[in-house]
Amino acid sequence: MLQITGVSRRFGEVTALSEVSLDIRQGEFFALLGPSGCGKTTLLRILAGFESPDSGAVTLDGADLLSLPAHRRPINLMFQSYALFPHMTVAKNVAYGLERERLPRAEIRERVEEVLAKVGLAEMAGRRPQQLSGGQRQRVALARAIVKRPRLLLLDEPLSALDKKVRAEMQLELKRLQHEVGITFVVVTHDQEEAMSLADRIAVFSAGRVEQVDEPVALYERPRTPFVAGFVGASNLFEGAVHDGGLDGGALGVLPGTGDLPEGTPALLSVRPERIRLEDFGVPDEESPEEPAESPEPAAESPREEPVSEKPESVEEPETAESVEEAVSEEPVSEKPESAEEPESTEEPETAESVEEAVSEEPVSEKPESAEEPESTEEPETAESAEPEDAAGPSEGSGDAAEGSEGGSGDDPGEAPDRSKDSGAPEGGGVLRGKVADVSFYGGVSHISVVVPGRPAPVLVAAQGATRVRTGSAVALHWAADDGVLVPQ
Ligand SMILES: Nc1ncnc2c1ncn2[C@@H]1O[C@H](COP(=O)(O)OP(=O)(O)OP(=O)(O)O)[C@@H](O)[C@H]1O
Repeated sequence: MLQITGVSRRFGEVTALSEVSLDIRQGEFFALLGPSGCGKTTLLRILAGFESPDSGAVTLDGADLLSLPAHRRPINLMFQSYALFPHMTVAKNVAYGLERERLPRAEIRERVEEVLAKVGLAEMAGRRPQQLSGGQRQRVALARAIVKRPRLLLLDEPLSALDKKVRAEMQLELKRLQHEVGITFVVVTHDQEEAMSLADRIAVFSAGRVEQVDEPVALYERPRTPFVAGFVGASNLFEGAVHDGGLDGGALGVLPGTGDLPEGTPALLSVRPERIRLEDFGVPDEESPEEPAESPEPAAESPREEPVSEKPESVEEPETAESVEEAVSEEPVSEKPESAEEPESTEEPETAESVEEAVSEEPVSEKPESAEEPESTEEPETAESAEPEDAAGPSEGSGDAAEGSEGGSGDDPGEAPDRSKDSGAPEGGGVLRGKVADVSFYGGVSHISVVVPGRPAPVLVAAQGATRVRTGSAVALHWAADDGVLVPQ
């Protein structure tokens, strides 16, 4: 549907885009994901017609797009700042684009009603933006973007102004709406969780280049470049060379992994934290003479961390229904206009009742209002150290996936292993052994950092639920060959 072929763009010395080629399908929710400065906004601006590439081609439904001026492209762009007109009602904000096209009044009313119902704002038609929550304003912006029925909707960091709970709710909403209206969405984001939860496919950008295009799960489970392995989701990356189907990690020995790479190829081994099972040998020198090794429990193998199970806040407030017709009669307010949606009309806002008259309202954009709360930064809690040692038995029924060792690992769960006082590491099985440096618990997941001799960065282990592993514990780390992905360097 949208074909981008060999698009490049330089700004002086900076290469914003380098030979970018993408094929975006009809009805797809497609994400451009990458760190700040990797070129994703430049590509969006090229698609919207605000920027031209130095070279390359873009076609939409087979027709050249680059030769069309921005306003003639069947494309709409939704910014994160919403750019709503504060003195206009919700209905008028949504109607604005249609009024500029001078569509018949009845059709405008019908389409505005229809789209407000779709985004769940029928009851809010008569409100002004400042009387809405951040999530509701976001929906108005979305309604305004889709009411013109574009072939393609471009969304630039659409949810970044929302607080965490509303964002989670809006992610679902955006997905539902995209499915319902059937418009192809291209979203730009630097937030990999957002891209993973929204998109059908994701193009990961780095320094102006496309590193990999894939579905979220494939991107996560089979990264094809070191950048993708490091950028998408948390990962433990080990350097070395392919050996015997795994990775020769030098001092760390041969680490299990899979990949279709020839023996000796320089490679990274990527092992996701939740793929590692942790066998706990307890804190050495502790006053608990009889502390057996944790009995094995199969690790809960979830390819991704569970989302925080907080209930989305309800942002709706009950109010008396107002019709779209009523809603367009508005008192002007004397807010200072700002730039946003290229206002053409400079007439004074009026108090007219009709939709036609609403066209002459002076559009005033607003800064994103600060009703949204800043994103809450969750403090990781220290999960287990405060828990009494004897609170639960170490084995069955604990639900602690991290502490289970795989049945096939060869460790005898009933046998307390020796403890090395020097390293704190147990003897015996495990791919690697080390000592727990930190345990934190957030998002329903225990995050455990393990210092492994011979490796500068700690190995990260994630386990569903609260763990009983404590800082200072000697542990063995287990993973199977299928849990490690070899990535060529
Ligand atoms: N008009 C411009 N003039 C000069 N340099 C520019 C211009 N626009 C973009 N750049 C540079 O091009 C590179 C890519 O910018 P772009 O805005 O596309 O990145 P991005 O991935 O969208 O980043 P962000 O997430 O921070 O918006 C950056 O190094 C940026 O500084």
